[in-house]
Amino acid sequence: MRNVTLILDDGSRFHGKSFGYEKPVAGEVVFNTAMTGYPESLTDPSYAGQLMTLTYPLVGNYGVPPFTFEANGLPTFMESERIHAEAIIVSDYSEMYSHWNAVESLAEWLKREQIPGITGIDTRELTKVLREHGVMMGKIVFDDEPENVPEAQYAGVNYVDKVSCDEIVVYKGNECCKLPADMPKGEINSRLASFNAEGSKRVLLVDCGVKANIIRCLLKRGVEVIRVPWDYDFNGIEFDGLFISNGPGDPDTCDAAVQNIRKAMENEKLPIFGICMGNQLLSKAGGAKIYKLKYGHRSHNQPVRMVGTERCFITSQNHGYAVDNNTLGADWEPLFINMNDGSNEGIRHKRNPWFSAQFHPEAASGPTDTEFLFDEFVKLI
Ligand SMILES: NC(=O)CC[C@H](N)C(=O)O
Repeated sequence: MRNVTLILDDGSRFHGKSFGYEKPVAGEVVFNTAMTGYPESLTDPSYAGQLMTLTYPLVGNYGVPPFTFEANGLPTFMESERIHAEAIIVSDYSEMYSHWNAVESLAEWLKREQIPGITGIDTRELTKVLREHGVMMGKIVFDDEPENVPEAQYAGVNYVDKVSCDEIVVYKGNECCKLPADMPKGEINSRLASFNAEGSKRVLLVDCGVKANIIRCLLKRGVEVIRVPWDYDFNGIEFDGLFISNGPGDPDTCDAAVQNIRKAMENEKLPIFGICMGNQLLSKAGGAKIYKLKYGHRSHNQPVRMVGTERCFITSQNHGYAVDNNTLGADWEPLFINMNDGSNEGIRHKRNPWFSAQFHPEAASGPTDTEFLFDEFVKLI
């Protein structure tokens, strides 16, 4: 195992060993305090551009599930087709693994996908540094190649554009069909009508880097899902509900999506639901502002209170930006508030069927306590 050093932007250094693909890498260093879920987190497109630190010390001991796909093209166990995090940083990589569904080790998977993994890092100390200083950029450098220092930028980069789909994908149960994004809208509507002869309700999903379990959660509720690229102008396509997905990076780089959402809002009866980046883009479409948290929420145990009630839900989260509650327009109100730091965890419109969550009701991984939000959305359609 080659020696590596993680160098943070404030000069802090952490020494460890490489267990994944051997390549120096740079990115935003974030921490996740969940105890499980590395296959789902690594394949969550929202981690693009980030070096993922896990505070739970033992990682790798349940191996990696197979990369199989369902007939509709969705991965069976993963959240997308590949790893999106730039690297994984752990305290104690477990070379032995055991799980009924494991087919390879984490090290084998990382090497196959050319993603660095480093172990022997005091990830709790690293997390304390990030919490004191705030989130930082960092580099993983191989000690025997000190001149080979990677560069990267996170702020202002449109990561959504790198991970969104580039054609239209229509899912219905276990079937799927693909249409080119430049097909005339009239032709798309007639193709959609023949694909959906029984007339199930249709959700148009703006793909900012959608996690597969969001699509599974919608399909499980009997709706058809029309997945379109993040900046696709979907106005003119026939659908019954609008969904805005999670996604990586800075929401302020996604103005094309905000414009399209605003146009869709001209129909006050159209149900709209957003998750994570979707909460941020819906808020922006409603006129609110976004800011960057000192350090993000990434774990399985983020407590959120539903505004107007004493109900608290334990949620799965992965975000670094947040909606500024003070900038919500008069027609909007916070729907959930984070019990740890008081930040916004969702919004709703006071009259129209428009709402969103900053956390992940689809979990994958994490608690499923808030999956009912999908039921609420489908009921509105
Ligand atoms: N998971 C997400 O959709 C994250 C949204 C956004 N990229 C953030 O970090 O806040």
